[in-house]
Amino acid sequence: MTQPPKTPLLDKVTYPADLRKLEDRDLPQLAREVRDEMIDAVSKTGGHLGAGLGVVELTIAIHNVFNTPEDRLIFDVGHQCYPHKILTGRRDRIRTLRQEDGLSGFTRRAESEYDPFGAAHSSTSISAGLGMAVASDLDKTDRRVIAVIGDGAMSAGMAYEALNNAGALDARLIVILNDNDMSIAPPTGAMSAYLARLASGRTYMGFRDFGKKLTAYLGKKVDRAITRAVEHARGYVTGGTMFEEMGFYHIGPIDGHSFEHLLPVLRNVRDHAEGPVLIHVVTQKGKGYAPAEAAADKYHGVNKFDVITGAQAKVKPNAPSYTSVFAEALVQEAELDDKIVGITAAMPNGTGLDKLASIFPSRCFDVGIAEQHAVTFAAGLAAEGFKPFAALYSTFLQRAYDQVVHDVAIQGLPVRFPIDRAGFVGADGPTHAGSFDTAFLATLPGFVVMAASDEAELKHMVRTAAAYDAGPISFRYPRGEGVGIEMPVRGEILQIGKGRVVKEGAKVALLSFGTRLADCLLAAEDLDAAGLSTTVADARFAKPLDHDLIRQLARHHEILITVEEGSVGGFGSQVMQFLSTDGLLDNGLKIRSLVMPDLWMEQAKPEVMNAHAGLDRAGIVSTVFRVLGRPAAFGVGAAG
Ligand SMILES: Cc1ncc(C[n+]2csc(CCOP(=O)(O)OP(=O)(O)O)c2C)c(N)n1
Ligand SMILES: CC(=O)[C@@H](O)[C@H](O)COP(=O)(O)O
Ligand SMILES: [Mg+2]
Repeated sequence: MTQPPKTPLLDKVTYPADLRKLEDRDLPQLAREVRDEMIDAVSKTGGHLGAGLGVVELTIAIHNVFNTPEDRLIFDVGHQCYPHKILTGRRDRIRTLRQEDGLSGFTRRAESEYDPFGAAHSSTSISAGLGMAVASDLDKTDRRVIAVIGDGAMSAGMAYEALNNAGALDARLIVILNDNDMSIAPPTGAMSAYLARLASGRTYMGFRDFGKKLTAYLGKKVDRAITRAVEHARGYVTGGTMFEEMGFYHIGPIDGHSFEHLLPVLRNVRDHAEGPVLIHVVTQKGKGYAPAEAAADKYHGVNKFDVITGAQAKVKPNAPSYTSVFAEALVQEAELDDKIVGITAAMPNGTGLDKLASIFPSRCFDVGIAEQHAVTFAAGLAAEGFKPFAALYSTFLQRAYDQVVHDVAIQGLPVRFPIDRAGFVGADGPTHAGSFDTAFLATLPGFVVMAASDEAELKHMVRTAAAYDAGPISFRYPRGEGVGIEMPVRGEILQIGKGRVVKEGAKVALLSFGTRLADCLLAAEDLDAAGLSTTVADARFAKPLDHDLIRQLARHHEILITVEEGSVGGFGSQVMQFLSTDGLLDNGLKIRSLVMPDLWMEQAKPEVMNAHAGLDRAGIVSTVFRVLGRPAAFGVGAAG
């Protein structure tokens, strides 16, 4: 167990105001101490390490130069915000990161006035920053707004929508492009190649020279237009980069780890910039911690680890992860069908598509952080007879909803949607929970919407999706490992719209959609023991619903309970609607729908969140007892 680092300088810095009292020459030492503190903390909590290590100097310089929180500082994604949190009054809680009732792993308005905008989904910072910059102009304040966005986040269309608007508005917005030539994986796309050319095409400009140009360059709007024309003509500062053509003053590239570079540029921009400025800083993801610097993913997301060796705690799985089951099943089907292709939006490892890419590199596409494009790109492939599997986390699929509706569902194109991270996800908290996909997909015409109840079912659903060409089809599965069930050699093709009864009973019916099936079976043991013979069924499909199964359950049981890892409007709502339109509620059937409620409790483990939501064995039992008026005493493990 390593001792906490010695941080004499950082011990004197609680807020940025304390930081601003330091001499410039003290800042490199402060950076060392912030790094040490962050490495020690994350070694105990796990979390996002590499990105934060890459912006220690940048974060210190921004808080040194700008008057935060009055000046607004927005981090894109927010996973790199740990140094920011350490320097803005939250060092004392930094070891509660990403834990129940602890600090969020991302920026969060509710957490601090130094977090003017929440994040976690990428590429929102320029839009939010522009909103705040325009507000500052309208309020006639001299408040500055700084948006820090990574090169990966710059691959999302939303970033360009914002740049486009900012340039046209001539807004007083400072965008700092943190270019570390990394996304989660190495970046893809022409943009990253362009940035690489910008960063490597020239050496960092000498500062005196740069400072003179900069001051001249950032004059009033009218002067700026003349100055720009002159500068362009002389191919000066960074003649005609894409950002300049969009109305930004593109400064850089500068060394994002050097205070000699950062401080004069930021001070000049603070004092002279009137219009939108983009400062291109080059940094190293994982900087300052050898194991992170050496790692392929630069320790983007880590478990707890040994600070000395960098060795991460190994979590011994009892069963394969859903992601690995999906990936292997897809490879198996792709080997048999060369029309199968995979698409990921910058999450090759998270979705498991890196396995497909390693075997079929020409049939797997990482489109960058561009979910909207990913979906319509898949639609184009489907229109030409391919079988695209657009593998997206549930939460990130939200970003592409119009593409799902307009380009896929309305045209009835057979795009396959493997939806990972369905349900509670734990440490990433509410911004990453997979709550809404069933609700927003099952409402769409022609969609087939499935949920795997275990890893064997997932394998069947991959095969079923591969075989299904009549329209769009989705199948959802949670983060983490399966239940350890015996696996088929190859998935079977499921009959579309048919569920299955897993356990016969007569009084209580539990109808599960997804992996809550295991808890339903455990609850059934308790209910049987209390004399309430219980049927357990696995719906498999939220659309089309298995009407015969639902009628069978409705007619032969006192109470029907639907259980799912989704929100109101999802599976349970579909069943309720069918029951009422089919007149099945007229015979006094009691019905309840257990779903993920709007409890936005931070970052607890999924099993804790499911228990809080009543989606576990005890919650299911206590619901039955409460509805049937049975005292909880009958129930084994029934919650109050
Ligand atoms: C809309 C969306 N898609 C995917 C992700 C997952 N994600 C988190 S960080 C990241 C890479 C960000 O790269 P970059 O902006 O360069 O930041 P860096 O980690 O390099 O500092 C991705 C893909 C996300 N947060 N939001
Ligand atoms: C910051 C971000 O959005 C990703 O790194 C995300 O945290 C990955 O989630 P998993 O850990 O579930 O792959
Ligand atoms: Mg990056």
